[in-house]
Amino acid sequence: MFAGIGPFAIPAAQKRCLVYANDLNPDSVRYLKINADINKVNNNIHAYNMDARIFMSQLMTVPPGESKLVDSSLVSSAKCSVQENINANTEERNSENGDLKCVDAHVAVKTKGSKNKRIKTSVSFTNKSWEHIDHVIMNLPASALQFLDVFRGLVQRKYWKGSLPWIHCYCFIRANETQDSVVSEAESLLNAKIHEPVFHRVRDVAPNKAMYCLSFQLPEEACINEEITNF
Ligand SMILES: C[S@@+](CC[C@H](N)C(=O)[O-])C[C@H]1O[C@@H](n2cnc3c(N)ncnc32)[C@H](O)[C@@H]1O
Repeated sequence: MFAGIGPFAIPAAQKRCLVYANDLNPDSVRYLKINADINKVNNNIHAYNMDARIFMSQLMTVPPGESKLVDSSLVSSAKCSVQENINANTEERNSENGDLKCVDAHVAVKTKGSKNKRIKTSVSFTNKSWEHIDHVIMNLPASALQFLDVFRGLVQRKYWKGSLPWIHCYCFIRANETQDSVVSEAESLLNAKIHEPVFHRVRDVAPNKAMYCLSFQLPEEACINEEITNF
Protein backbone atom coordinates (compact mmCIF):
# COMPACT_ATOMS: atom_id res chain seq x y z
CA MET A 1 0.00 0.00 0.00
CA PHE A 2 2.97 2.35 0.72
CA ALA A 3 5.58 0.70 -1.48
CA GLY A 4 8.05 3.57 -1.76
CA ILE A 5 10.79 2.64 -4.21
CA GLY A 6 10.23 -1.06 -3.61
CA PRO A 7 12.31 -2.45 -0.71
CA PHE A 8 9.56 -5.02 -0.10
CA ALA A 9 8.01 -5.18 -3.55
CA ILE A 10 11.24 -6.01 -5.43
CA PRO A 11 12.37 -8.90 -3.16
CA ALA A 12 8.84 -10.33 -3.20
CA ALA A 13 8.79 -10.18 -7.00
CA GLN A 14 12.22 -11.83 -7.05
CA LYS A 15 10.58 -14.69 -5.15
CA ARG A 16 8.06 -14.88 -8.00
CA CYS A 17 5.20 -13.23 -6.17
CA LEU A 18 2.88 -11.14 -8.29
CA VAL A 19 3.06 -7.73 -6.63
CA TYR A 20 0.63 -4.82 -6.82
CA ALA A 21 2.74 -1.94 -5.52
CA ASN A 22 1.34 1.50 -4.77
CA ASP A 23 2.66 4.81 -3.50
CA LEU A 24 1.18 8.28 -3.40
CA ASN A 25 4.47 9.90 -4.34
CA PRO A 26 4.97 9.89 -8.12
CA ASP A 27 8.75 10.04 -7.75
CA SER A 28 8.68 6.90 -5.59
CA VAL A 29 6.66 5.08 -8.22
CA ARG A 30 9.03 6.24 -10.94
CA TYR A 31 12.04 4.82 -9.09
CA LEU A 32 10.10 1.71 -8.13
CA LYS A 33 9.66 1.03 -11.83
CA ILE A 34 13.31 1.77 -12.54
CA ASN A 35 14.30 -0.63 -9.74
CA ALA A 36 11.95 -3.26 -11.12
CA ASP A 37 13.62 -2.85 -14.52
CA ILE A 38 17.15 -3.07 -13.11
CA ASN A 39 16.23 -6.20 -11.16
CA LYS A 40 14.40 -7.69 -14.14
CA VAL A 41 11.16 -8.21 -12.24
CA ASN A 42 8.96 -5.73 -14.10
CA ASN A 43 6.69 -8.53 -15.30
CA ASN A 44 5.84 -9.35 -11.70
CA ILE A 45 5.25 -5.84 -10.41
CA HIS A 46 2.28 -3.68 -11.26
CA ALA A 47 2.81 -0.15 -10.03
CA TYR A 48 0.14 2.31 -9.00
CA ASN A 49 0.29 5.96 -8.00
CA MET A 50 -2.68 6.79 -5.83
CA ASP A 51 -3.87 7.09 -2.26
CA ALA A 52 -3.54 3.75 -0.46
CA ARG A 53 -7.24 3.56 0.47
CA ILE A 54 -8.37 4.16 -3.09
CA PHE A 55 -5.79 1.67 -4.32
CA MET A 56 -7.02 -1.12 -2.03
CA SER A 57 -10.67 -0.37 -2.73
CA GLN A 58 -10.18 -0.45 -6.48
CA LEU A 59 -7.99 -3.53 -6.38
CA MET A 60 -10.69 -5.42 -4.49
CA THR A 61 -13.78 -4.17 -6.29
CA VAL A 62 -15.53 -6.89 -8.23
CA PRO A 63 -16.14 -5.54 -11.76
CA PRO A 64 -19.87 -5.33 -12.67
CA GLY A 65 -19.54 -8.03 -15.37
CA GLU A 66 -18.11 -10.46 -12.82
CA SER A 67 -20.69 -9.78 -10.12
CA LYS A 68 -23.51 -11.08 -12.36
CA LEU A 69 -21.92 -14.51 -12.60
CA VAL A 70 -23.63 -17.15 -10.52
CA ASP A 71 -20.76 -19.23 -9.20
CA SER A 72 -17.06 -18.99 -8.62
CA SER A 73 -16.14 -21.49 -11.33
CA LEU A 74 -17.79 -19.20 -13.86
CA VAL A 75 -16.06 -16.23 -12.31
CA SER A 76 -12.66 -17.83 -12.77
CA SER A 77 -13.25 -18.59 -16.44
CA ALA A 78 -14.54 -15.15 -17.29
CA LYS A 79 -12.19 -12.69 -18.95
CA CYS A 80 -10.97 -9.85 -16.79
CA SER A 81 -13.01 -6.83 -17.73
CA VAL A 82 -10.13 -4.50 -16.95
CA GLN A 83 -7.90 -6.45 -19.30
CA GLU A 84 -10.48 -6.06 -22.03
CA ASN A 85 -10.21 -2.32 -21.72
CA ILE A 86 -6.57 -2.29 -22.79
CA ASN A 87 -6.35 -2.30 -26.55
CA ALA A 88 -3.29 -0.18 -27.17
CA ASN A 89 0.01 -0.42 -25.36
CA THR A 90 0.27 3.15 -24.22
CA GLU A 91 -3.34 4.17 -24.29
CA GLU A 92 -4.90 5.05 -21.01
CA ARG A 93 -8.37 3.66 -20.35
CA ASN A 94 -10.76 3.75 -17.50
CA SER A 95 -11.77 0.38 -16.11
CA GLU A 96 -15.45 -0.56 -16.00
CA ASN A 97 -15.47 -0.64 -12.24
CA GLY A 98 -14.17 2.83 -11.58
CA ASP A 99 -11.33 5.08 -12.51
CA LEU A 100 -8.36 2.75 -12.18
CA LYS A 101 -6.17 3.73 -15.10
CA CYS A 102 -4.57 1.06 -17.26
CA VAL A 103 -1.55 1.31 -19.50
CA ASP A 104 0.92 -1.25 -20.76
CA ALA A 105 2.88 -2.86 -17.94
CA HIS A 106 6.24 -1.72 -19.26
CA VAL A 107 5.39 1.88 -20.01
CA ALA A 108 5.69 4.61 -17.44
CA VAL A 109 4.53 7.87 -18.92
CA LYS A 110 4.48 11.14 -17.08
CA THR A 111 1.32 13.19 -17.34
CA LYS A 112 1.62 16.53 -19.11
CA GLY A 113 2.63 19.51 -17.06
CA SER A 114 4.80 19.85 -14.01
CA LYS A 115 7.39 17.27 -13.00
CA ASN A 116 5.64 16.33 -9.81
CA LYS A 117 2.27 15.38 -11.25
CA ARG A 118 0.93 11.86 -10.84
CA ILE A 119 2.40 9.45 -13.31
CA LYS A 120 0.32 7.04 -15.29
CA THR A 121 1.04 3.74 -13.65
CA SER A 122 1.06 0.28 -15.05
CA VAL A 123 -1.70 -2.24 -14.67
CA SER A 124 -1.94 -5.53 -16.46
CA PHE A 125 -4.24 -7.85 -14.59
CA THR A 126 -3.22 -11.43 -15.02
CA ASN A 127 -4.85 -12.36 -11.73
CA LYS A 128 -8.13 -11.24 -10.24
CA SER A 129 -7.18 -9.47 -7.08
CA TRP A 130 -10.75 -9.50 -5.76
CA GLU A 131 -10.62 -13.31 -5.76
CA HIS A 132 -7.42 -13.74 -3.85
CA ILE A 133 -4.39 -11.97 -2.48
CA ASP A 134 -2.05 -13.52 0.10
CA HIS A 135 -0.42 -10.60 1.87
CA VAL A 136 -0.88 -6.86 2.30
CA ILE A 137 2.26 -5.00 3.37
CA MET A 138 1.77 -1.67 5.13
CA ASN A 139 5.38 -0.77 5.82
CA LEU A 140 4.88 2.75 7.21
CA PRO A 141 4.10 5.70 7.21
CA ALA A 142 3.66 6.05 10.98
CA SER A 143 -0.06 6.50 10.35
CA ALA A 144 -0.33 3.12 8.54
CA LEU A 145 -2.51 1.71 11.33
CA GLN A 146 -5.15 4.36 10.60
CA PHE A 147 -5.56 2.93 7.10
CA LEU A 148 -6.88 -0.40 8.43
CA ASP A 149 -10.43 0.90 8.10
CA VAL A 150 -10.14 0.28 4.36
CA PHE A 151 -10.44 -3.47 5.04
CA ARG A 152 -13.86 -3.13 6.63
CA GLY A 153 -16.23 -4.75 4.13
CA LEU A 154 -13.50 -4.83 1.48
CA VAL A 155 -13.53 -8.55 0.70
CA GLN A 156 -16.68 -10.00 -0.83
CA ARG A 157 -16.52 -13.52 0.55
CA LYS A 158 -18.60 -15.11 -2.20
CA TYR A 159 -15.93 -14.25 -4.81
CA TRP A 160 -12.95 -14.94 -2.57
CA LYS A 161 -10.98 -18.14 -3.09
CA GLY A 162 -8.98 -19.77 -0.36
CA SER A 163 -7.79 -18.26 2.88
CA LEU A 164 -8.15 -14.60 3.77
CA PRO A 165 -5.11 -12.33 3.36
CA TRP A 166 -2.50 -11.64 6.02
CA ILE A 167 -2.13 -7.97 6.83
CA HIS A 168 1.30 -6.73 7.97
CA CYS A 169 1.00 -3.27 9.45
CA TYR A 170 3.97 -1.35 10.86
CA CYS A 171 3.51 0.84 13.89
CA PHE A 172 5.41 2.50 16.72
CA ILE A 173 4.85 1.65 20.37
CA ARG A 174 6.09 3.88 23.19
CA ALA A 175 7.14 2.57 26.61
CA ASN A 176 3.85 3.76 28.13
CA GLU A 177 1.76 2.01 25.45
CA THR A 178 0.97 -1.68 25.06
CA GLN A 179 0.54 -4.11 22.21
CA ASP A 180 -3.02 -4.68 23.45
CA SER A 181 -3.85 -1.01 22.90
CA VAL A 182 -2.60 -1.27 19.31
CA VAL A 183 -4.73 -4.37 18.71
CA SER A 184 -7.78 -2.61 20.21
CA GLU A 185 -7.29 0.34 17.89
CA ALA A 186 -6.88 -1.99 14.90
CA GLU A 187 -10.03 -3.90 15.88
CA SER A 188 -12.09 -0.76 16.16
CA LEU A 189 -10.87 0.38 12.73
CA LEU A 190 -11.75 -3.03 11.25
CA ASN A 191 -14.91 -3.33 13.30
CA ALA A 192 -13.92 -6.95 13.89
CA LYS A 193 -11.98 -8.99 16.42
CA ILE A 194 -8.43 -9.91 15.43
CA HIS A 195 -7.62 -13.53 16.19
CA GLU A 196 -4.06 -14.36 17.22
CA PRO A 197 -2.27 -11.08 16.40
CA VAL A 198 1.49 -11.44 16.00
CA PHE A 199 3.92 -8.65 16.90
CA HIS A 200 7.39 -8.62 15.43
CA ARG A 201 9.78 -6.10 17.00
CA VAL A 202 11.53 -4.49 14.04
CA ARG A 203 13.92 -2.11 15.86
CA ASP A 204 14.20 0.51 18.53
CA VAL A 205 13.89 4.01 17.14
CA ALA A 206 14.35 5.91 20.43
CA PRO A 207 15.05 5.00 24.09
CA ASN A 208 11.32 4.74 24.76
CA LYS A 209 9.94 3.87 21.37
CA ALA A 210 10.16 0.79 19.16
CA MET A 211 8.94 -0.05 15.68
CA TYR A 212 6.78 -3.17 15.41
CA CYS A 213 5.05 -5.05 12.66
CA LEU A 214 1.58 -6.26 13.62
CA SER A 215 0.54 -9.25 11.49
CA PHE A 216 -2.88 -10.85 11.48
CA GLN A 217 -5.19 -12.69 9.15
CA LEU A 218 -8.10 -10.55 8.00
CA PRO A 219 -11.01 -11.61 10.23
CA GLU A 220 -14.05 -13.19 8.60
CA GLU A 221 -16.25 -10.61 10.34
CA ALA A 222 -14.52 -7.84 8.38
CA CYS A 223 -15.76 -9.32 5.09
CA ILE A 224 -19.04 -8.94 3.24
CA ASN A 225 -20.89 -12.24 3.38
CA GLU A 226 -23.80 -11.82 0.99
CA GLU A 227 -25.22 -14.83 -0.82
CA ILE A 228 -24.69 -15.12 -4.56
CA THR A 229 -27.71 -13.91 -6.50
CA ASN A 230 -28.97 -16.27 -9.21
CA PHE A 231 -29.87 -14.58 -12.48
C1 LIG B 1 8.36 5.97 5.31
S1 LIG B 1 7.97 5.68 3.62
C2 LIG B 1 8.12 3.92 3.50
C3 LIG B 1 8.28 3.50 2.09
C4 LIG B 1 8.57 2.01 1.94
N1 LIG B 1 7.52 1.20 2.50
C5 LIG B 1 9.92 1.68 2.51
O1 LIG B 1 9.99 0.87 3.43
O2 LIG B 1 10.92 2.22 2.02
C6 LIG B 1 6.21 5.93 3.60
C7 LIG B 1 5.67 5.92 2.18
O3 LIG B 1 4.25 6.02 2.28
C8 LIG B 1 3.82 6.83 1.21
N2 LIG B 1 2.48 7.34 1.57
C9 LIG B 1 2.17 8.20 2.56
N3 LIG B 1 0.85 8.41 2.59
C10 LIG B 1 0.29 7.67 1.60
C11 LIG B 1 -1.03 7.43 1.14
N4 LIG B 1 -2.09 8.04 1.69
N5 LIG B 1 -1.21 6.57 0.12
C12 LIG B 1 -0.16 5.94 -0.45
N6 LIG B 1 1.13 6.13 -0.07
C13 LIG B 1 1.35 6.97 0.94
C14 LIG B 1 4.88 7.89 1.07
O4 LIG B 1 4.86 8.49 -0.21
C15 LIG B 1 6.14 7.08 1.33
O5 LIG B 1 6.70 6.57 0.15
